[in-house]
Amino acid sequence: MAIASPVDYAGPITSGQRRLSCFPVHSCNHLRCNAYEKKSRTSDQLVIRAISVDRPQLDFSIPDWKNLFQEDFDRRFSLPHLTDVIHLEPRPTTFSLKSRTPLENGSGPFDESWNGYVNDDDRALLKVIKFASPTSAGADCIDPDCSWVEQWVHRAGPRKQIYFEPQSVKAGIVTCGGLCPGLNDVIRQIVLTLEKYGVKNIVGIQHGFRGFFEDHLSEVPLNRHVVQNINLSGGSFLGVSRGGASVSDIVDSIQARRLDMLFVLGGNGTHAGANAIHEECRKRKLKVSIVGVPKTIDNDILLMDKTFGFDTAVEAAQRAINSAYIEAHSAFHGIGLVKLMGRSSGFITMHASLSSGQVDICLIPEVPFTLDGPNGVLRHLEHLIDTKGFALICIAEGAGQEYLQKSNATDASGNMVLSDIGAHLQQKIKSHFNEIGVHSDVKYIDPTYMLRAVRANASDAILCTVLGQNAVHGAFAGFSGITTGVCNTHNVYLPIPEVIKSTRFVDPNSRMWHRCLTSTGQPDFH
Ligand SMILES: Nc1ncnc2c1ncn2[C@@H]1O[C@H](COP(=O)(O)OP(=O)(O)O)[C@@H](O)[C@H]1O
Ligand SMILES: O=P(O)(O)OC[C@H]1O[C@](O)(COP(=O)(O)O)[C@@H](O)[C@@H]1O
Ligand SMILES: [Mg+2]
Repeated sequence: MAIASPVDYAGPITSGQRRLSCFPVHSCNHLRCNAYEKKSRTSDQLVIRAISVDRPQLDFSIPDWKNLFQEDFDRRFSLPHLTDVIHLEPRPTTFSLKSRTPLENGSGPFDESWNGYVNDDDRALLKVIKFASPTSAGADCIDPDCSWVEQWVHRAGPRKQIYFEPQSVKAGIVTCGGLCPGLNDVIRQIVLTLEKYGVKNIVGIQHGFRGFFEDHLSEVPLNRHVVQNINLSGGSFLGVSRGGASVSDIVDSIQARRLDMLFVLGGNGTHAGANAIHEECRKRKLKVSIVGVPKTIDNDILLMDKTFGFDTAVEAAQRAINSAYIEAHSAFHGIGLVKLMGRSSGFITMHASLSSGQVDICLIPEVPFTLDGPNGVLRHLEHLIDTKGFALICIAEGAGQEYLQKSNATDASGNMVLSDIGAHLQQKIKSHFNEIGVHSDVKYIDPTYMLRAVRANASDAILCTVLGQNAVHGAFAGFSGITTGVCNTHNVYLPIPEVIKSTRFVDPNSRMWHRCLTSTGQPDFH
C-alpha cells in the first residue's frame, strides 16, 4: 500500500460523482485518478482507494489524516489580512468600553483594566465531527472507538492591536440586494462603533453598489446624530438596489473616494461582490478593509445560525397566517393559502408554519410535492375539508416552480424571476373542488413585501447590534474579505468564500423539517 503525503493531493476527492467532503486531503491529479473511495478509517489511519483510468487500483494510506483534516480546515478558515499583501505596523487600539471625556476626544489611551479584548489566537468551536464509522453512511464500522475532529473558527470582537489610525480613517457603508429588517440597526451600530474608535469621516453609499458609479447618487455623511433614530423604521436609510456591479469600477470609486474601510451589508450576491472587491483591492495593494455583514430574511447563508431579519420576517408572517386561518375557519369549506418569501430556501415558510401551529400543509422548495393523484396535495385537501371543514396552506415562493411556465427571466442581479406559485395553486384548488362537485372558498394572501419592510424585532435588533459592532472591530483589526455572524452560538469572523460556496437549504432529513411535518400532520406528497 502506498503511503500518501499531503503534497500528493490537490483538488477534490470524489467517489464517482460524489464529493467526499469530509476528507482532509485532496485527489492526486498527477496520477490521473478518476475516482476515489474511502476504504477504511481508524483514528490513526485513513485508507482511500484510487481508481485510475490507466493503472490498477491503488490503496493509499494516510497516516495522519486527522491532522491533515484539521490543517485543511484551518487553512480554509484563516482570515485574510491586509498584512498579507502590504507591510503595516499594528498600533494600540483606541476602542474602549469606558466613556471618554470630551477632552480626550475619542483618541485617548484605552482602559487597560477592561479584559474584553479578543486575541487573534482565540477560536470558537464551529462543530465537532464525530465519525462513528469509516463511511458517512455508518455501514461496515471499522473504528469502534469513533474518530472525531473539531473545527474551530476565529472569534469576533475588538483587538488590542489595530491597523488604522482612526482619526484619518474614511469609512463607507453600503446596503445591497433586497430589503431586510435590521439594515438600519446595523448601519447605526457601525456608525456608533466607528465613532467610539474615534473615526470622524463616515459616509453612506446610496442604493447599493450602484451608488459607486451613478453620478447623481452622492455620499451621505453619517454620524451619531444622523443615525440616532433610523432603527425605529424598516427599510434602509441608504437605499438598496440589485445589479449594476462592475468590480473594477467600484474599486476605482473606492480609490477616488479615499475609503479605508467598506462595510457591505447584503446576502449571497452581495458577499460575492464584496469578495471580488476585496480581491481587486488586494491586487492593487490598497490598504482598504472590506467587511461583510450577512443580510437576508431567507436565512440562506451557509454556516450562520441565523441571519438578521429572519426572526422578524417569521414573526411578521404570523399576521398573514393568522388572517388566513380566520378567513378559512370562518368560511364554509374555507381554504387559506399564504405565500411567503424564499427564493430557493424554505426556512421562513418552515419556521412560520411551526411557529403558527395552524398550518396543515407546508410546502418548501427543497421538498418536491405532487398536486394530483392519490398522494397529492389536492387529495389531502379534500380529506382536510372532509374531516376538519377547513384547511390552511403555507407555501414558499420558490416551491413547486416545476408546475409553472419557466420564463428564464432574471432580475438585475442575475437571480431567477419566479412565477407565482400561490396564484397557480389557488386556481388548481378551485378547479379541483369544482370538478369533484364540492364547495370550496379559497382565500389567497401574499404578504411578501410586508415581511421584510418592517423594523427589526427585539431579538434581531440585538443580533444587528452585535454584528454591526463586530464588523467594525474586524476592519480595525486589519481583516479584509471577511464576514461576521453567529455560528454555533458564537460570534465569529469567517472568510467570505466559505459562506458563499452555495446557498443554505433546509435539509429534508433534518429534525426541524420532521418537527414541521409532525406539527402539520401532512403526509409525503409523492
Ligand atoms: N457573483 C457576483 N459577483 C459580484 N457581484 C455580485 C454577484 N452576485 C451579485 N452581485 C451584486 O451584489 C448585489 C446584490 O446581489 P443580490 O443577489 O441582488 O442580493 P443579495 O446580496 O441579497 O443576494 C447586486 O448589486 C449584484 O449585482
Ligand atoms: O422583489 P425583489 O426585491 O427582487 O425581492 C425578492 C426576493 O428578496 C428576498 O426576500 C431576499 O432576497 P435577497 O437576500 O437576495 O435580497 C427573496 O426571498 C425574494 O425572492
Ligand atoms: Mg441573494
